[in-house]
Amino acid sequence: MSTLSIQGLHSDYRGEQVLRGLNLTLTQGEITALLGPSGCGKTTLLRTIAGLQDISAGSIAINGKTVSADGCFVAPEKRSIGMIFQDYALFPHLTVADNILFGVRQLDKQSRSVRLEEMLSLVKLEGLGKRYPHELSGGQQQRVSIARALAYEPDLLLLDEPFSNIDAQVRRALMLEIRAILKARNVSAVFVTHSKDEAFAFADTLALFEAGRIVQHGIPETLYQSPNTPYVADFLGASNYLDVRLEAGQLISTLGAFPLPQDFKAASETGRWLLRPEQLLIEARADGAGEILERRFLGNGCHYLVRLGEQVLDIHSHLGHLACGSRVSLSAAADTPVIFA
Ligand SMILES: Nc1ncnc2c1ncn2[C@@H]1O[C@H](COP(=O)(O)OP(=O)(O)OP(=O)(O)O)[C@@H](O)[C@H]1O
Repeated sequence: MSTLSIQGLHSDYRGEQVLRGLNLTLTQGEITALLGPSGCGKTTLLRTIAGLQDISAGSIAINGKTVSADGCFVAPEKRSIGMIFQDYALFPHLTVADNILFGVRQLDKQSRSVRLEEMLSLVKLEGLGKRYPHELSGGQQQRVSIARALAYEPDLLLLDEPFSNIDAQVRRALMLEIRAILKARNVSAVFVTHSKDEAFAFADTLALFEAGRIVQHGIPETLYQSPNTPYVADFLGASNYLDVRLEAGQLISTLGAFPLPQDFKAASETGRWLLRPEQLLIEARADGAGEILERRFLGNGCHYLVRLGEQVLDIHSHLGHLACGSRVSLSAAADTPVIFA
């Protein structure tokens, strides 16, 4: 059974449509990252899942139980959802222990004490239960908010840019630590972020927003290597597009002619071939058709801007010695080409 199933979801602010027929399904234990430009509706989607924002059409089900639909609305506190926000949203006047136990006040004293120790140990804050939020670092405060959300044993966790206020130096380690906690407990999560690097590090799958809908949802490799549209391709990284002709089972481009895979289905006779910077291979050659315009050292290789005919291509290469102005030849593999009409 899926943990979260959203069908044809519409939501608006006073008639202004934000979500327009959105579909999204999460399997048990899946962590998905919602990605999309600012203002596209990521937070609005989290709020509709949590029951904090009305929907105008469609449905939301959590663990097979409909929580929002025409004529059906389950209150936020009955949805078995935990939420973690960018600003931690801890109660400043409560200790760490009281913050963590806030959602489980109905448990008896003994069970609460066991739950508290379990949560403090899970987020590595043993011995800090008596402190107040202002006596903790940002990373520690975010751990408390994770512990508070998990203490309640939710079926689904919603995280709204939880790492954006954390110092860059500890962000990655905290992110991996929290991911490990969610994985160990097999909690499903929807994670909003602006950063595709955070999404790659934290999530199992990515869900990319465009105009109030999810246009592609899948593992990061699929979205990066086989995007459905140039919009998805460009959102996930630098893209080069070469004009190509598709004729008699061949892909014909400025890089040469390549046999198309047997099962390749061409939508038209011409198209634009997507090539990521690392898919283009360069080689120093005095008679090469390309010219190096710019070189930037990246540590694990170099980034080059290369002029090829009328185009300027982004290329990532392990070759570090190619100087500006030198001639290069270019090649690429065309085993599974992505070609847009
Ligand atoms: N309370 C509100 N009243 C009216 N419009 C709103 C309200 N909250 C958000 N909006 C609008 O709804 C749209 C979606 O906002 P939302 O916060 O969901 O986007 P987002 O993708 O999370 O953005 P960001 O990445 O900048 O956080 C935006 O155009 C925003 O201006």
